[in-house]
Amino acid sequence: MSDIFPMKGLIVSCQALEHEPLHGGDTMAKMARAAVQSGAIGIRTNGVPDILAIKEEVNVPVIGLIKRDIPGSAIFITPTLDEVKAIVSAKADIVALDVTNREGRLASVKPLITYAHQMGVLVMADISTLEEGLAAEELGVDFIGTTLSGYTPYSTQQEGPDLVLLQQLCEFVKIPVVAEGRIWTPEDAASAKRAGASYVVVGSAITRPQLITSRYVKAVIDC
Ligand SMILES: CC(=O)N[C@H](C=O)[C@@H](O)[C@H](O)[C@H](O)COP(=O)(O)O
Repeated sequence: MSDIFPMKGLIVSCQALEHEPLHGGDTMAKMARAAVQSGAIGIRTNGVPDILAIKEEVNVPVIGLIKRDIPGSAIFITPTLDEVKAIVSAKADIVALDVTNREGRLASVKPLITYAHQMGVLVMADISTLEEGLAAEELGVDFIGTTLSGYTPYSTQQEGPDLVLLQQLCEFVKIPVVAEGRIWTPEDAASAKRAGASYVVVGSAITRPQLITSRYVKAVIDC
């Protein structure tokens, strides 16, 4: 089922939360158009308005997620069935959700995966360790992404992409592995591909100008 992408390649994450300068309007749709114009084979995006706008704007598969803060919980990427239903209704092609080992999630997330599949929508598991990746495959997801490595307290904390986790996943799971998280340069992206990733997701380095600018500002100040 996961041959939804005609080839391996780059997926651009187009996300701007409410507190970010590019939030709202058709900005993320335009970002998506620019990405696809330059060869991106897919788009990852947050929230129903941006999923709808991007589906309208481009003709590549869209990975949809909904970030929601639930008081007392650390799980924020598509935490409940309500978000899965909203993403499916917005006609995303793939639902991305947290499949980490926090708060009993590995034991409770199966109905979210089953619902998406019953609706004909694929599932990408955002994980942070090899164990979570193996558990996600057992749970029947279609893609595994290294998205949350560095964002759970027990996973590897580092500035760059987690290529070690990526390599391990590529060795031990049979479904496509997505490299995601802190891929800042074309060289990072190439390393991720060489490590075995089927798809490479780049977000902030392409679509968060405030973070890109601060890297340049720091470079100029530090030199
Ligand atoms: C941890 C988390 O919340 N990650 C989110 C997941 O969708 C996004 O904020 C990231 O931008 C995305 O994963 C792409 O990663 P990067 O922006 O590092 O290329």
